[in-house]
Amino acid sequence: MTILVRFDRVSVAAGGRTILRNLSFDIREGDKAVFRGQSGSGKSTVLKTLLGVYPVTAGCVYFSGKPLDRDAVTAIRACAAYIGQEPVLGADTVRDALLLPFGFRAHRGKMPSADALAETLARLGLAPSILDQDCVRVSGGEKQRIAIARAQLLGKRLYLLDEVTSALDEESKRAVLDFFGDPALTVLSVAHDPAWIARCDTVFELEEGHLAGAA
Ligand SMILES: Nc1ncnc2c1ncn2[C@@H]1O[C@H](COP(=O)(O)OP(=O)(O)OP(=O)(O)O)[C@@H](O)[C@H]1O
Repeated sequence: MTILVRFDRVSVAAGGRTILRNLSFDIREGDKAVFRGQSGSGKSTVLKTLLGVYPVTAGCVYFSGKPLDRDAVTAIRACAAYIGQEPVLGADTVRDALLLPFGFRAHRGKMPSADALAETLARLGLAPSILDQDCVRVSGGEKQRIAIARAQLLGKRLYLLDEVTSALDEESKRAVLDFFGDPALTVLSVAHDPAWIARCDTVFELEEGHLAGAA
């Protein structure tokens, strides 16, 4: 399988401090990788570095074989979805939030059908009635799954996931785990949840910004 993401001896700084140190790993297309480690060990920073949020101060990040310059960051943002712990849905109702990007020029003409909406929600353990709910009333775990549904409708293939199962009951969690079992999706995640970690094929242990182990 093609290497999609490569960190080659990468260091990253923020706020005048080095946060990631000499970090090297490869992610192949279809991989499900998880970063574990204590709070503050740099897990979220790995995901955000790929989105160009933090400057790389040493080493190189590659995406599809190309160094992470401005064009590569644009390419990543086009194909990747970052789902944090409290995604911003950016609309009044869940339906509007799901359909919002399809009003943009880049996605015009790709408006999903009502059936596609219902099917995507169902795959993530969400009832169709959630479409008419106000976004301010949905829970954190529902917001994350709505953001995942939106990414799926947009055809995203690379998912950067920050603790997406931590707020879920068992049934919803199973739906999310099955969703990401799709071999076409590449996943870089941060998680403490044993059920999530058990489904990942690579587990990276971070310790104070460096890689302490991989299994
Ligand atoms: N913009 C920033 N400026 C200064 N320090 C930052 C910045 N962003 C992150 N940090 C620091 O970098 C370290 C790693 O942060 P990061 O959020 O990656 O950790 P984490 O392992 O994901 O933690 P948690 O499990 O608590 O979410 C922390 O000490 C954090 O305070």
